[in-house]
Amino acid sequence: MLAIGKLLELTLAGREPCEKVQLTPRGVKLHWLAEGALLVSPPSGQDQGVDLVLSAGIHGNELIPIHFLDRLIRALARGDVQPRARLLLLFANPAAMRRMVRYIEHDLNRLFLGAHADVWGGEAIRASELEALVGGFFSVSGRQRRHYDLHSAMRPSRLAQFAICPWREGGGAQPDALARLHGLAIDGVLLQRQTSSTLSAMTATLHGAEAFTLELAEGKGEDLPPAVLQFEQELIAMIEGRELPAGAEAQPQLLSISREVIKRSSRFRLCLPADIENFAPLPLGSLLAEDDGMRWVVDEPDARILFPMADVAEGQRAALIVVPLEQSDK
Ligand SMILES: O=C(O)CCC(=O)N[C@@H](CCC(=O)O)C(=O)O
Ligand SMILES: [Zn+2]
Repeated sequence: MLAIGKLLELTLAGREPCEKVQLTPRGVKLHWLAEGALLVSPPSGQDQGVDLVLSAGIHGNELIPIHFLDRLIRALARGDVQPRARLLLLFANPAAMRRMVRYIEHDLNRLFLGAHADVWGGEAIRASELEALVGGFFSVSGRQRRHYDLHSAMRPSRLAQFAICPWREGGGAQPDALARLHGLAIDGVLLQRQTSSTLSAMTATLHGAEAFTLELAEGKGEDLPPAVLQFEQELIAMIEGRELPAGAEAQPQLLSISREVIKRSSRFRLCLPADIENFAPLPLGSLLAEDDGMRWVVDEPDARILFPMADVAEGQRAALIVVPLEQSDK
């Protein structure tokens, strides 16, 4: 295997490869661009016109996506995967990955679209570096731009794998993008209703990419869970240009965010069982959270909980209340 194929090892060790550009025996070019950043180019004549960014490790404690991207990079370097798309592969937050923590100073996935200018530290610098890497990659016109930012949720989920579609001016997810997600074994898509400063919001907004945050199924240890293995198989088919054209009728379940619960003080408390699953139903009229005299009571019929996390910084999201969407509400 080519040395660049060990990108995860190099990144965790803070090392550069001896040769920054390497070619596989079948002519695929692997180009190390910066810490944790690899550009993969198919041989001329085999490129089908798709530019795909895959990022993992923006949260250093989400190990499934990091392991997933490592497997893909090794397979590309061995020549087991023969791409027909250009790829930008990113281990997004090496410092947090080394310590296996969500972030060091600031949640990197809140620092894009200019937000990094308001804070100091390693993650602010990395956000600006990632913006530049992605900007360079997506600078070629006339190509299809896609981005999947890979995460794994901190708790079990009633929808094994789901996507978050960032809000952007002029419309949400297109039917063919949703059908593609369905083909990738994604069970549900949460449509954002307002702007955010995540990595996928940045690639969607600045570069018009078909961009989603993907929450892969959680698992234990090194073994990838079956749903992630299915995602891997389908994603490799996309990378190799073997993807089946998906019918627009094949769509994941759509949901939308009804309310964001923002932690305001150290007295914030979530009134939920610690082991509650993502998308578990919230009884109408029940108390969801309280904080310094403020109370969040569930008043949405058919509400579900997503990403409950009391241990976040003040001012940050501590939970989402989401509701299923009728296809006609899109
Ligand atoms: O499991 C959790 O509580 C957090 C999972 C996670 O990191 N989710 C992403 C979602 C990003 C988005 O809204 O597109 C995040 O919080 O950054
Ligand atoms: Zn995450």
